[in-house]
Amino acid sequence: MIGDFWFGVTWLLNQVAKLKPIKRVPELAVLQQQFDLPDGNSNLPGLDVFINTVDPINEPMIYTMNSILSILAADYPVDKHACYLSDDGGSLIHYDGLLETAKFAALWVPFCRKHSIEPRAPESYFAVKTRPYTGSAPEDFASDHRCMSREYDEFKEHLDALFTIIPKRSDAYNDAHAKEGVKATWMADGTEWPGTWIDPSENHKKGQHAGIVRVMLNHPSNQPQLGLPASTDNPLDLSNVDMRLPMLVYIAREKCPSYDHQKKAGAMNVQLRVSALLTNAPFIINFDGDHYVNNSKAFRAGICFMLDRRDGDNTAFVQFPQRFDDVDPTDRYCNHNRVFFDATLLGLNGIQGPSYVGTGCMFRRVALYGVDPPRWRPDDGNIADSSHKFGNSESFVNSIPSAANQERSIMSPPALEDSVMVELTDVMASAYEDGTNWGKEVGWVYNIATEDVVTGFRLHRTGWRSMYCRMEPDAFRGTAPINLTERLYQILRWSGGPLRCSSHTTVHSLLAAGSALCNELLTLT
Ligand SMILES: O=c1ccn([C@@H]2O[C@H](COP(=O)(O)OP(=O)(O)O[C@H]3O[C@H](CO)[C@@H](O)[C@H](O)[C@H]3O)[C@@H](O)[C@H]2O)c(=O)[nH]1
Ligand SMILES: [Mn+2]
Repeated sequence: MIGDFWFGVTWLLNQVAKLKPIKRVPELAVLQQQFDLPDGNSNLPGLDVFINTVDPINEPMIYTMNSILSILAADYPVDKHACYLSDDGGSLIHYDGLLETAKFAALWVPFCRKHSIEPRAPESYFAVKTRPYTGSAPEDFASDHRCMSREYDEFKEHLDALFTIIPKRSDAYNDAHAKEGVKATWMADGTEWPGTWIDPSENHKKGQHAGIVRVMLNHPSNQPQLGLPASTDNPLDLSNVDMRLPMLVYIAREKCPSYDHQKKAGAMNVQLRVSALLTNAPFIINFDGDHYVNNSKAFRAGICFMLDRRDGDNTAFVQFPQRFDDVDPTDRYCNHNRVFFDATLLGLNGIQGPSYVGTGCMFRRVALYGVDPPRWRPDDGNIADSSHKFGNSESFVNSIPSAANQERSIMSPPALEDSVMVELTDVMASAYEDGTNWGKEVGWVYNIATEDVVTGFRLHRTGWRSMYCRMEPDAFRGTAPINLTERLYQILRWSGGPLRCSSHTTVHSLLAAGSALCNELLTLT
């Protein structure tokens, strides 16, 4: 009885939410006209891209690295966007994998630019055999394509090889530096890896290791750097192509057994602080490790809504629909969630905006800091006494006013001197959030299975709105659970969350919670 009644109520709420669907289309041509300069530079605001992973086997590393390649190759000013990989496993495989990816990106990204490649995740690009050519050098395309396909195969082999190279390398170093009973994992430069070791030992195991931050690709200069003509060493003619790559950073936050690390929400809050000290872009977009950029213009689309003169200033986040590859044609387990993404979220777009659903969502940085809408003024006095709120990093607190100023171009990151490294380590520490508002009023919300939805509700409750951005071709794509057990477990987790978040809700949010649950139930029936 109670179940039927609740089902009825949520069904009703779900219908109400759909009464006023509003479709918004990003005006990419207008954005380009207003922000891109004739000399090739651009006035677009900075964008920090966060991507998360935990385990290179459960979440195959090749997906994560494809995603990173698609982010590095996105059509956004290269000195205005930076990519932060959070590796919650703290494993050397991911670190070395990222080094390989940075190397491969030096060829892949210029190739994408030269031939206007779509999508810019190589695995998905090479999976499609034929498509119309839209680049500007058709005469070179066939040979460049062949060459990149070979290079990509080699890159994949290099990634696979890491699973054997790292243990072998470590054995060799361990034999040379025998320490009683301890088998360390060694980096290529002959130093011990500070993260987790293959043979777990004190301070080097899952849930207990130091914080690591490494800049893999430095922030590029603001002047284009053209490549070289083809030669024996350079198989591709890149003499008319800008070779610069965006900044790329590896992060493994500190782990201590006495702390609850709050999974993805905790990882993203660390990314939020580390990026504040490095690039401090006013906008942020986040991805799960298995989601990639499918449309290279997607970042511009999100920014277009954020800068919109009518409602942009009040917009805390722009949510893109989740789309999936590899789902069987009949979509047996309802992985596409069509009703939710193409009806409910579109409907909410006509009220206060869609819910935040965890990945493929662009945020205004200051909204995550708990600042109220509409536009917050940098001279606001309440930042002064904020160590209880934001923690005791002075550099972090000082970064807040400039993050509010979206017109400011991205700052050049500080030179990575020892003092900066100390501060970065400090904001990655498990103890940093003790007694602060992180996970409550600041950053992504903690202590709930569906941290994403609740974080969105918290922003809505304080008056911010959100926007829904659907575009063709799909902005982002990911992988979906393809067996029933995994899918049912995911549904259980997702529908449990909305029931437990009443303290974060407004009427609108209740509608969203109800409709989310109802949608999950409808999925099952
Ligand atoms: O300790 C952790 C655990 C997870 N993750 C990352 O979080 C993401 C999502 O986790 P996953 O287990 O793949 O959950 P899914 O059910 O696939 O994800 C959906 O549901 C989650 C909420 O339940 C949201 O957070 C996700 O964004 C949404 O895509 C992945 O990138 C993980 O690498 C971490 O960074 N640290
Ligand atoms: Mn996932």
